Amino acid sequence: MEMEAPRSSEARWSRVASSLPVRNVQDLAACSEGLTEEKLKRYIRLDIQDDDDVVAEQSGEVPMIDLGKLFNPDFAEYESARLRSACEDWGFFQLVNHGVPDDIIASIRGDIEKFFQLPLEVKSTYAQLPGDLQGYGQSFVVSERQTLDWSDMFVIIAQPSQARDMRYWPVQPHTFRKSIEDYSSELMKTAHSIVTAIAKTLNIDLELMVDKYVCQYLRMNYYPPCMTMAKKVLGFSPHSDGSFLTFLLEVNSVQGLQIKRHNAWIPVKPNPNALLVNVGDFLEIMSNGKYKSIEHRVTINTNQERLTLSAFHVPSLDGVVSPVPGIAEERPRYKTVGVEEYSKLYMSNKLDGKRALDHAKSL
Ligand SMILES: O=C(O)CCC(=O)C(=O)O
Ligand SMILES: [Fe+2]
Repeated sequence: MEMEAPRSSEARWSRVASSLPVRNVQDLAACSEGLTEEKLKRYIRLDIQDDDDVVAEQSGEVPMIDLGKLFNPDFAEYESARLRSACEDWGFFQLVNHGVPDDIIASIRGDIEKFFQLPLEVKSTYAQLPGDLQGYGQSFVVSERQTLDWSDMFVIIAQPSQARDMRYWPVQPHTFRKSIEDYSSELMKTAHSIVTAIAKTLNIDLELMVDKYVCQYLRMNYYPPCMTMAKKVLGFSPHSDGSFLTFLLEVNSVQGLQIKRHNAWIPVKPNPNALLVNVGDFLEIMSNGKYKSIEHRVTINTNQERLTLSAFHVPSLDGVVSPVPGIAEERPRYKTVGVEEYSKLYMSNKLDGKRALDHAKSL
């Protein structure tokens, strides 16, 4: 059998998603002549003129799950019940005791901060994903609405290791490739543990899930402050993730993420010791709607930049995802979806909010 060419993954992704050219927002925000209304115009959201629908009181209430306890016979039953309720009721949880060593987290944090401080010309040289996929300062996953987002992103295909091409990884700062590689492979282990625990909470065979999180895309996100109109722009439009599971590292612990709950937005308080994990669309489909892929968005501060690293764990593009019989209801609420087809839909310019998931609903 022929071996897959190392770059096939990138090549294939460029068929799934093409990027729209966008202005680098960090550069725009740093503009020495100041931010005129004219320059900000395309980012201003008329739909968020007030924050009546934000419920700050609940910001500390996102469930916290201890990975160690899930595998400790003395606590496993209790902690599993909490995990199940977090996935059903919140779709998000703060994972502590997650096993990624502190020094590896510290290195990747430091390197991401240094990377975004590089001059634009230098960062642009790393915008080299093949085909239409561009990295830094060009949106990678671009629906039309994302071109309005007050943020920049840089994407790296990190796993599986045969699919990645490190030539596309930044080498500045010089420790960056190693930090990415270390973080990525440690996170695979964490993902494996949490998926094992999730399979148990759903009472399904782990085998059904082993191929659902094998690919990992890392996306560094940079949200510049916006002194004049922080409340009228969004760093990331409302969306649910087209992943199986997402792990978010809040690189500098500056608040910004809000999650939708009971029709209100709840700001999430960063926990420097945790990884924020959320259920993605594929896990919602697989669990037949029992576990929820929740909408979220990112708001902007007046004087602090926010840096994050999202790790999307997804099945390989040639796979399919189906609801597992017996979960939640007898009747399947979702159809079987092809991963490539779903990803194309998710990244198409016509989507808004959760509609990709709506397309997977059965009649
Ligand atoms: O940067 C954040 O806080 C969230 C990013 C996010 O939602 C995503 O990358 O899908
Ligand atoms: Fe997201």
